[in-house]
Amino acid sequence: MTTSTPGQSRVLQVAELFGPTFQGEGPSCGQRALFVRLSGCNLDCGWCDTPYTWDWERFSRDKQTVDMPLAAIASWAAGLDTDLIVITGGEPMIQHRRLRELAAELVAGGHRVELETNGTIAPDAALLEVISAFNVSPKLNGSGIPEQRRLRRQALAAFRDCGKAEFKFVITGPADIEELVQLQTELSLQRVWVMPEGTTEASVLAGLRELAEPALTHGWNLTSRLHVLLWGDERGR
Ligand SMILES: Nc1nc2[nH]cc(C(=O)O)c2c(=O)[nH]1
Ligand code: SF4
Ligand SMILES: [Mg+2]
Repeated sequence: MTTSTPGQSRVLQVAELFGPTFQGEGPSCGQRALFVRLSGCNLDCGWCDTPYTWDWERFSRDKQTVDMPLAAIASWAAGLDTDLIVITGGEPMIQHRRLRELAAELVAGGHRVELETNGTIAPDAALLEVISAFNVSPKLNGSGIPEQRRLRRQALAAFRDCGKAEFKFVITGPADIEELVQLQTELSLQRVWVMPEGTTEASVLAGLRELAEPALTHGWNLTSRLHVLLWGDERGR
């Protein structure tokens, strides 16, 4: 039993809703999708391309964040005739309980839900049940974050063992590649994707060309950033 009023207190902090567009990254790259971008993050990566979801020194929290009832998100999605919904951020897992309620409501509406996460917070059983795929993107040293904040071994192991996760690493240079080789061995990670950092067509293409051979050598998949190739740094794409 819950004492909360359905539809009133079930509110998420949302940065933006957008789509239809294409999932631009990872295993579902190219699939038509809607995006729910939640606000707030527990990290502060140097190359973050969505600082307006968490950096309240550079952006106004009041202007960038809306408290949105999950019923309103679900009815927005229901009107758009798109199978796949991607929940991203920021870090969506910091709103874990409401996130699970939102995902359940979207699934009840006939959608498939993918979650983009930095892998620092482990999913509970109810979330594992309802999410169809986790795109887990642990941060490497190139993010500028100390290792003890960005790599949570227990959470990463929980994702690894759930059977629904693929791991997507943003690579900024050779040191990130070296770190990933070691991390993959240490944690026995399967289904690894590497992706260039960058918010311009030129930087994404250059990064892809640099990553192609190392990816083939180490047995990794390579993903583009399709939305950046199509639309650059445009927001809501
Ligand atoms: N089209 C598109 N695909 C994406 N895949 C992951 C995204 C993200 O910001 O997490 C993203 C995004 O921002 N846009
Ligand atoms: S974890 Fe993601 S949203 Fe958070 S700071 Fe890093 S890149 Fe940005
Ligand atoms: Mg993005």
